[in-house]
Amino acid sequence: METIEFHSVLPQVFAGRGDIVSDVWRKDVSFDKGRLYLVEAESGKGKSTFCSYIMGYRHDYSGDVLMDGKNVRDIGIKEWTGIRRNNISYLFQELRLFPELTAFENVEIKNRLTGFKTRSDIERWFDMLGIADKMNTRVGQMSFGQQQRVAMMRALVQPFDFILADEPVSHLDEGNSAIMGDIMMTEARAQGAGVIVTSIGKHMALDYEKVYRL
Ligand SMILES: Nc1ncnc2c1ncn2[C@@H]1O[C@H](COP(=O)(O)OP(=O)(O)OP(=O)(O)O)[C@@H](O)[C@H]1O
Repeated sequence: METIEFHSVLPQVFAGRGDIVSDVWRKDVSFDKGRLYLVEAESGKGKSTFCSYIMGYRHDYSGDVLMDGKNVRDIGIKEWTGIRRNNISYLFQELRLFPELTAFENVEIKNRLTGFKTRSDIERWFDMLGIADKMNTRVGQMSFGQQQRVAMMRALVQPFDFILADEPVSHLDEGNSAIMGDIMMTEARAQGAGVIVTSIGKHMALDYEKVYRL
């Protein structure tokens, strides 16, 4: 997948509101593979809504979202499964980890779908992210910031043309945020992927090529 385009998209919840000032809503915006984007938004401006439109979870909008020119409304469930497995990786704001599984199991359960990474690749990430001692700890017993690091690893154990990270470092200190950014960018560059990071304020200090305000 090379491009994701938004054409005059407006969430139904914002319809009829004349006061929307946004770089994305009601505009024509294109996200290209290989490039790095930041989408900034105050709370309630539709950051999670924007992500769910890209991932095909919601279609409650006017206008069009296109993937390589194809309207996402015409993409069927089976095709979406393939897209989410091979083309777009999504790091959920609320993480969606399995609390009863260990940190390693949470990563490995997804890695097993594609066998994308080796055990030692994953162990190296745990080490770099400073949570090697938590590999065998149940995620339900980890802090939210520690869980964010696990969720990032889980987002990286698949092939992708784009990675969409919804507020990935909201609970991380600068040091860990920088390490997470490095790991994400290394993986994205290796795959030639596009990166879309959303933020409510605090964000990874990366060389964003384009910053949009929702
Ligand atoms: N599933 C949904 N269906 C319809 N409208 C929704 C849905 N989820 C959120 N909304 C509405 O869309 C608007 C934007 O919400 P959204 O969750 O996308 O904002 P956000 O920018 O991600 O906020 P936050 O940073 O506080 O999580 C809100 O008015 C909200 O009520």
